[in-house]
Amino acid sequence: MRSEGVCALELEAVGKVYGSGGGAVTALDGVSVGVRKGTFTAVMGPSGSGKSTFLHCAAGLDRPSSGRVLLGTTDLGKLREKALTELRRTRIGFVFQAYNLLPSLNVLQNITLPMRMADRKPDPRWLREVVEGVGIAKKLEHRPSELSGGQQQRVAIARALITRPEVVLADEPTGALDTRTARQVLDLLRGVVDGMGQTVLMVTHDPVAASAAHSVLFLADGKLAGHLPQPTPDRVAERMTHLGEW
Ligand SMILES: Nc1ncnc2c1ncn2[C@@H]1O[C@H](COP(=O)(O)OP(=O)(O)OP(=O)(O)O)[C@@H](O)[C@H]1O
Repeated sequence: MRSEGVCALELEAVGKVYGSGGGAVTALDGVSVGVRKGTFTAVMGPSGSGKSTFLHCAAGLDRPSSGRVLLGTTDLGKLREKALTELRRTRIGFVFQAYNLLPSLNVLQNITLPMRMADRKPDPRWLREVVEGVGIAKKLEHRPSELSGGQQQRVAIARALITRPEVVLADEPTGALDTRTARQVLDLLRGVVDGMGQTVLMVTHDPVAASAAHSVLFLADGKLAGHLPQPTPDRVAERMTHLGEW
């Protein structure tokens, strides 16, 4: 799928083959996707359909075997490891299922860590907007262990936003949360897009989570198998049923 408007991220005919010879596995097979700026996109598909590989290629964590990944106008395939690491640190935000906060740092230190690693100082106004936007302003001195799962994920989202990344990549961000807390985190991610103008790409197994996005991309056997705008949980679940086991 190619979208109109300016893309934050583009995958052009991306293929990924793991291994070689008889044991080779084609994880992605010619996937082309344009993620427009200011949109919230969910990626779904049966187990083994290539979702993680898709996210890893989009993030520059894995190099495609064929095709190109563009962040803005930067072709990730042209970058050496060091430049790719720098790009991930400064131009992409990451949110994981397991939060991945550093237990010895307080909330404020965790949020600002990507800036310190890039040897940059956070803009105080953006920092305030981010901590207030995710609703964690009163917890800045706390350690992650003193927070609930939902609060820890809010901190992780703030950390992902602090560098004003061009895209936030989220891998099952609500996978470890109860239904109600998951809803709040999804509403927050949607707000980050609709209210703050950020771009979010989220891999999920959950039709309810996917329905928080503006649109859903479906993968099956490493190929793009559909696109659903204005998703509802029922319509997402129905599409998934047609894609087989999940
Ligand atoms: N490092 C690797 N080496 C070999 N094969 C791999 C590797 N990573 C993934 N694969 C294979 O590539 C295919 C796609 O895997 P991927 O993890 O991207 O799927 P997924 O949709 O994220 O699955 P799940 O929902 O179960 O996490 C699978 O067949 C998997 O076994």
